Formats: sequence, structure tokens, C-alpha cells
Amino acid sequence: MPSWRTTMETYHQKVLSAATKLLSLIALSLKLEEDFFVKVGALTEPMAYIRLLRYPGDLDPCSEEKYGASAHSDYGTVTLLMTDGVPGLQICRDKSAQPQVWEDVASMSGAFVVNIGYMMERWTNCLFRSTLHRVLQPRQDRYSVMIHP
Ligand SMILES: O=C(O)CCC(=O)C(=O)O
Ligand SMILES: [Fe+2]
Repeated sequence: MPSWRTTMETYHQKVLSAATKLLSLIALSLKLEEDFFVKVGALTEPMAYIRLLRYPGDLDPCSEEKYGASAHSDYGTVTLLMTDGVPGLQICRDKSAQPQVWEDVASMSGAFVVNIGYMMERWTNCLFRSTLHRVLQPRQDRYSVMIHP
């Protein structure tokens, strides 16, 4: 695809700029310098990379596989996630609750879903808790793209 590389590089740059603004706001909310996360290298390669995912919608419905992605938290600071609107993403607000309560995350056109990662949880001594999330096996193809600084 001739324009693939330039398209992806432009997208990476733009989403990185949104992530930079978001991390500045988080830094200010923690009474840190606005560029704290930039200075510690949270946005420097190879930390900030893009993942493109496809969840096939034609898997055998009798298969034991219930999840496109089983429950986890991301490892970075924040994840900016964009989906094609096909449902599937769920979060669990209270990780320690038993049983765990899972909520569907509504897709909003033009908006990112932001997940907090383990690194941010660690760096803030659990003030910002990492988001436990999972993706159900979709009934139709589902695409998502995310950046993990
Ligand atoms: O596809 C999604 O909506 C989320 C994927 C995800 O959580 C991940 O790749 O870490
Ligand atoms: Fe994730």
C-alpha cells in the first residue's frame, strides 16, 4: 500500500500529540511540572507505539474462546484507544470486588477511550488506578487502534 507508511506516521504523530496533552493534564493534576512525563521519557520511542487489532467475527460460536482479549490492564501510562464502533470492550471499575462487575464501554464517534496503565498506577502510588478491561468475542469483525505510551 503506497501511502501506508506516511498515513501511519502522521496518525502516530497526531495521537502522540493528544497523548502529550493528556499526560500534561495528569501531571498538572498531580502538582508536577506540565512536561514531567515528557522529561522522564514516557513518550519517547520505543515506549509510545501503535497497535492495530482485528478481532475476527467469524469464529466458531461453539468454541470455548469467550474473549477477544481476556481481562488485563495495560502496562504503560495511558492508552488512547479508538474502535470502529463494534461493541465488545468492557471495564471493571472495582478490581477487588467479588464477583467482578463488568460494564460495556460505549463507543463515541471521534472520541478516544483512555485506559490508565500499570506504570501510571505505580508512579502515582495507586492514586490513578489501572483500568481492568477485556474484549468480548465480537459477532462481526471488530477493529481497534491504540497507542500505548
Ligand atoms: O480492542 C480493544 O478495544 C482493546 C484492546 C486492548 O485492551 C489491548 O490491546 O490492550
Ligand atoms: Fe488493553
